[in-house]
Amino acid sequence: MINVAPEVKVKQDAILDLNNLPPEKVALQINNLNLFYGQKQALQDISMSIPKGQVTAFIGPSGCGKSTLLRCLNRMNDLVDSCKIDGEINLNGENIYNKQVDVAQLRRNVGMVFQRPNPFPKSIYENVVYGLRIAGENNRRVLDEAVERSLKNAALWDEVKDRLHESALGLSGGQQQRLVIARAIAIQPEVLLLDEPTSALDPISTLTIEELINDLKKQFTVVIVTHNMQQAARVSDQTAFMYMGSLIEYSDTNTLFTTPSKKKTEDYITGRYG
Ligand SMILES: Nc1ncnc2c1ncn2[C@@H]1O[C@H](COP(=O)(O)OP(=O)(O)OP(=O)(O)O)[C@@H](O)[C@H]1O
Repeated sequence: MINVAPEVKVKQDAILDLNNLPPEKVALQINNLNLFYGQKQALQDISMSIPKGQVTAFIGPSGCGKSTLLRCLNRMNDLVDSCKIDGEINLNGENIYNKQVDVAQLRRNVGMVFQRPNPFPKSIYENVVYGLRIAGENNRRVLDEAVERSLKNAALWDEVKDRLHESALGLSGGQQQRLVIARAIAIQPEVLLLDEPTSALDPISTLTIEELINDLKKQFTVVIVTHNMQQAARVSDQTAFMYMGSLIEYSDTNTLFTTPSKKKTEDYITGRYG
């Protein structure tokens, strides 16, 4: 057994065979994905299945391609001019890179939360219903229900229920990040992408978000990028270790942190580099 940092508390959930997931258990299937920024190749032939209703973490040293891979999952890299992609990512049996895919609809279905909380300068209520209003929903009762449900799911309701019409900018950083999560889940996505969601937060807010992630997987598939190995070990069911644009090892979190099969993974999790 590898001697990982003592505070790493690995999870013991049921282990999936990630190489042979039945199609109904796959949320996203990545096949032979290569990505270039100009001449520079940032992702090299990545293939992996991301299971439904679970938390999958991407870890690895700075610059290894974690955020790039995450952003491929809802085509955020389309916004980068120099970016070229080949390979495929299937969601519900359709390659999200097909020409006919409606990218706005894809991003509603595969929501994203960034490192720094980014609430809009609007009320708490209007932040949560933002996506619903864009989709044309204006029925007060429907919106009220969505606000309560989403804020409860984001573990924020009790703290804000008496100030829903006050500015979201008056919330603390940790509350703002939970509000942004509520905004993302209000439109009922299938997948939630979290790009270092706690790196700008204090330890207590971080813990609250980690507990929330554990609840969110009951309703959504969650994919998280984190710099923090302890966090990956605490929140994820499976972990992908990346190095210089390649997927080195991908397995259930317990195995990856206790008996990794690759030397590079072992070196990383024991702190020899990164
Ligand atoms: N918009 C961009 N244009 C050009 N190169 C980019 C762009 N975004 C990322 N890169 C490069 O692609 C590589 C992977 O970057 P990425 O941000 O995905 O890594 P990361 O593992 O998430 O790193 P970190 O942990 O530091 O956030 C890096 O070499 C980075 O410099």
